[in-house]
Amino acid sequence: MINKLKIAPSVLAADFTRLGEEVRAAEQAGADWIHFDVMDGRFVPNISIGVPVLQALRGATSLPIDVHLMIVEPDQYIPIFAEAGANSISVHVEACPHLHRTLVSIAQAGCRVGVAINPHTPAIMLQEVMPLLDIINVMTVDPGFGGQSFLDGSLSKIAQLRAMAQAVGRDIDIEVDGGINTETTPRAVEAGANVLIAGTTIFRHKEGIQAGVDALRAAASQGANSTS
Ligand SMILES: O=C(CO)[C@@H](O)[C@H](O)COP(=O)(O)O
Ligand SMILES: [Fe+2]
Repeated sequence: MINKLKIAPSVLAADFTRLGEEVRAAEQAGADWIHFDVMDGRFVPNISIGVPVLQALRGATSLPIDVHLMIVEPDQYIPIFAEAGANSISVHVEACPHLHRTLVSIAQAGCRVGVAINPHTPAIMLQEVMPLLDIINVMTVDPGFGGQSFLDGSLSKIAQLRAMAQAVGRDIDIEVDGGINTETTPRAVEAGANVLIAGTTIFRHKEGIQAGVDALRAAASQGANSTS
């Protein structure tokens, strides 16, 4: 694997009454990024957290914060999330009629450029923007909720996207998002993913956050061994 394996706990599953503590515990446990899910009740049938929470979190961690915008018409909010402390921003290909323009504006706002792709959307939809991308978020559940089951059909798409990235000579971080646990991780890594986004498996692990991060890292090395 060219890209370093990264673990990105999704704060959607954290205890919001103790968000700062939870994120600091994830950082101490060796997490690489913090994943921040923004839902608008329109693109997805749920409403989550937004700019003021991101600003608060920015003060609680020095880890990169990876913002996943599950919102319609994201363009107007890109500079606002960048200013609030996002290090990377992913918009949904399904929400962006002018995807190229939107991705350029993420780079202009000083963030790493990401695009998220729903389970039903084919990989080919990203072909023309591949040279602009730093991150692809492959949704491995239908977006909108934590705690769902991994969709196995995503595995072939991860492999396709890894091959498309290599074909344009880019070391794109390929994230998997939804239903990531010790059983799905080796298969996702084997298919070509290198960023494991996990909410439930980390923040709701019965032995605590450290145990959740350790379990995912151990599971990832099984997938990495089978690719080498
Ligand atoms: O974007 C999303 C859901 O739409 C994710 O980032 C979830 O937060 C992942 O949660 P788990 O499936 O790991 O509980
Ligand atoms: Fe997400």
